[in-house]
Amino acid sequence: MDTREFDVVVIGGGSTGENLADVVVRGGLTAALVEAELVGGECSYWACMPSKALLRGTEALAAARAVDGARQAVTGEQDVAATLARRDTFTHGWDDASQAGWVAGAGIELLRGTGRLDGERTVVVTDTDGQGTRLTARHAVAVCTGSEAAVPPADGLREVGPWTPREATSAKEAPGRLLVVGGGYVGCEMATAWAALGSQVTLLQRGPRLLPDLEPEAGEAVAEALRAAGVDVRPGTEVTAARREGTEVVLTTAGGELRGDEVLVAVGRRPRTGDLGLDTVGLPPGEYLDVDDSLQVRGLPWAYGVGDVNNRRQLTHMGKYQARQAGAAIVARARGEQVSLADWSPFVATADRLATPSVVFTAPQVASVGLTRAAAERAGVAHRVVQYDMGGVAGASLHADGYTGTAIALVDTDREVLLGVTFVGPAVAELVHAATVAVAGEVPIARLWHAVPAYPTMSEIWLRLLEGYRDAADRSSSSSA
Ligand SMILES: Cc1cc2nc3c(=O)[nH]c(=O)nc-3n(C[C@H](O)[C@H](O)[C@H](O)COP(=O)(O)OP(=O)(O)OC[C@H]3O[C@@H](n4cnc5c(N)ncnc54)[C@H](O)[C@@H]3O)c2cc1C
Ligand SMILES: NC(=O)c1ccc[n+]([C@@H]2O[C@H](COP(=O)([O-])OP(=O)(O)OC[C@H]3O[C@@H](n4cnc5c(N)ncnc54)[C@H](O)[C@@H]3O)[C@@H](O)[C@H]2O)c1
Repeated sequence: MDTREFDVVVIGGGSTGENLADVVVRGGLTAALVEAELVGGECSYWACMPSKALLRGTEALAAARAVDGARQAVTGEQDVAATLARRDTFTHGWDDASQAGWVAGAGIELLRGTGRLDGERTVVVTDTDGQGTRLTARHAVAVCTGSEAAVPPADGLREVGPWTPREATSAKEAPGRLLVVGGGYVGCEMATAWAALGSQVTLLQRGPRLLPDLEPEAGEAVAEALRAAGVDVRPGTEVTAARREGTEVVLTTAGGELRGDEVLVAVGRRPRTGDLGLDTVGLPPGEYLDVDDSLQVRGLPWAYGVGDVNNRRQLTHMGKYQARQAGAAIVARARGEQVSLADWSPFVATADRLATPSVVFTAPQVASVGLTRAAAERAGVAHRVVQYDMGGVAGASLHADGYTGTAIALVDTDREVLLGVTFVGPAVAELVHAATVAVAGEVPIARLWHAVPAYPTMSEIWLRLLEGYRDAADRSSSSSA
């Protein structure tokens, strides 16, 4: 078996692994990137990019139809074949040549094959011909192997060959009837996309509401919009069994049987660590990696677990952020420098806990950062909630006739800084970064009054939220006087 040595060996060339390798090479170290499938990982080929490409045409049409004068120009229907063809351009026809080219240009050595740990700082890569290469890492092994779809243990569900998010984002045509199990990010986005592209969609959610990890207003607005789009939304529904009858899929639930042409399972993820040789370094296979804030695996100072595989936040931008922070820690430690684990140091992923943004690209969109009311309650932080109807903002009323939406801000009443902000409404995705700057920067409310939003933009929502907070504070001080 060939043997080779690098400063850093990265297992998994998804968005996280690519970025981590880039950071350490920029820091003067050598890096090998081991990838078993496509360089770029889920995000590029079966997740963020194709799913957003599927949704974008529908969103553009809805935006035009929401403006009198423009609406009259939209006389046709969405072209499904063209939408799918545009999606395929974003996945480059599931060909990773351009990303592999970027890796080479960045000075990273790409090894195609499956990587497995084989004791401390050692990775064995097996290529598709069964040829093995033994890699030794002088400084660190970064495990960036991501996650895959979890399938709930309903009797027969695995055997019916359900769609996972991979099939839902790469399908070549809209199924006639699509059953979606799971009303989280994937379930809500894919129900929105395929309903618009012609499928009759039924969405089954185990709990009482959609998007349960976000503010309740988000799940309520998305459920209402999905129903208006013809989706049969069924909260409080769990699948107990599944079977195929010819080409039909039949799901059994407490409320009776449901029939469809395809079933998408979107109930969350599980780590890709089952066949990674974790047992050779004393870790249990098949579990998420337990890491500290510098993404170092607890108990293994040479190993890092970065991106989906650590389950801190399963979002592309947070995996890339973790890659930057862990990469900086690896470079500093290789130089013998001190690595501070204090919150917001250059080597830790504090934003995972306090300032994670996300956008659910449903119609309406849900854009949020930081804590929700429920999370702030759980954390025991003293806070005040301010809520405002986005339709009352001049920029929003110009954006769409009859704009409806809501903004919710949580202010830490001891420190007078924002803890979290949620926007629900059309085209709110681009509002969230201002909120992210305010939350991550712990910008005092008094200073936010100086961040003047341009008129007439939707960002004027910030003034309304500040006024709401001021008025509530005034009321509370006059009632306690
Ligand atoms: C349908 C869908 C839509 C999404 N949309 C968004 C979105 O809009 N925005 C967002 O921020 N997030 C989104 N996400 C989440 C996002 O896709 C993930 O958070 C992100 O892909 C994680 O990146 P990663 O590099 O950690 O893992 P992955 O992308 O899973 O990459 C891991 C890589 O490791 C490789 N690998 C695994 N094991 C081995 C091994 N033993 N040897 C060699 N290679 C190996 C895999 O082949 C893969 O290429 C979405 C997810 C889904 C399912
Ligand atoms: N726009 C984005 O940023 C985006 C889009 C898609 C996915 N993602 C990421 O990928 C992750 C995975 O997405 P996901 O939707 O698979 O997971 P999720 O955790 O977001 O949602 C899964 C949902 O399935 C429900 N559920 C669980 N078991 C069930 C069962 N047996 N029957 C019915 N419902 C069940 C849960 O209550 C939950 O609401 C997300 O958490 C997110 O981090 C992000």
